[in-house]
Amino acid sequence: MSSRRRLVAEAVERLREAGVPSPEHDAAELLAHVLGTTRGRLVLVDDVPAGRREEYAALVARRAAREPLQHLTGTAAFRHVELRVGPGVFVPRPETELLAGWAVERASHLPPPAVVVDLCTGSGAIAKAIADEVPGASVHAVELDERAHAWAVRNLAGTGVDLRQGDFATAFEDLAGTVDVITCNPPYIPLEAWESVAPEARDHDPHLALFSGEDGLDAIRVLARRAARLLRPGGVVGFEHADVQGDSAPAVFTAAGRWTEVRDHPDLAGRPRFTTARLAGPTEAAKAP
Ligand SMILES: C[S@@+](CC[C@H](N)C(=O)[O-])C[C@H]1O[C@@H](n2cnc3c(N)ncnc32)[C@H](O)[C@@H]1O
Repeated sequence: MSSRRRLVAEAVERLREAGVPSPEHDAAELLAHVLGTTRGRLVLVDDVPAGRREEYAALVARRAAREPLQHLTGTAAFRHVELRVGPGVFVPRPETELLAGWAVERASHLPPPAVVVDLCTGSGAIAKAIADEVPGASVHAVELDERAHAWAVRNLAGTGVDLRQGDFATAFEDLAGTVDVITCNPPYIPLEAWESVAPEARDHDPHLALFSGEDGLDAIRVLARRAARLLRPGGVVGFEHADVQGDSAPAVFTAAGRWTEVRDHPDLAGRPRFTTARLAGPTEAAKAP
């Protein structure tokens, strides 16, 4: 057996014992990172140089201690873009690509420049993907946390995105009533669900990125108010929520009485994942319950 195959097999075993959810993928990804290649090209490697084996063993040990894979490689892929990530910023998740895709689709069908705002931008993942896929859009993003904002500065440099630091509850007053599309992946985990959160998130994602009050809906309630202020009549908002909030998250918008077309969307596993809604025009708002 080549040293590469043996090393990966040992790493898979170690990661599996540590409860890492995707041991084969992570063992291969870490070795590819150490060797400066891609997972797909690892088959071309027979022997791993001795100096690299130690480096690999150290990374596997950190992953077994449940450090996020993306903190170890320093990057996270998101749709067609790559983000630099590490301590202090939320690691973008694959399920959020669906929300970004919805916004891309909406913004692409508007006369340029579509005005898009990403609230709670974290690493800047959604904003960067939209700027990448809708080149004519005017994209704005805001993040409260200083460390996360610093990562977004790095990731959004050269993209043309208007990045600001601040609270989304009051951000972008200068755009009030003019925004076409709002995206938001807010903190939404109920405080009581603390123990069920995976160690990678609980111990390494900033808590400001995760938790939002007893029922996890505090930020979504703020979003319903802020989005109504920022959108033009007929503008749309899309936001992610927990899979257990498939009824309660849309209900926040339905209850506000200013929204039409309030719909929930599943992720690829069929779990409720994000809600979209349209700001009613004056006539529709008068009719809404
Ligand atoms: C779940 S993370 C999502 C990050 C990014 N949008 C993504 O999808 O990867 C939520 C983000 O919201 C930020 N945040 C929390 N409260 C905020 C507030 N009041 N104003 C602006 N950003 C806030 C957190 O710091 C965190 O970066």
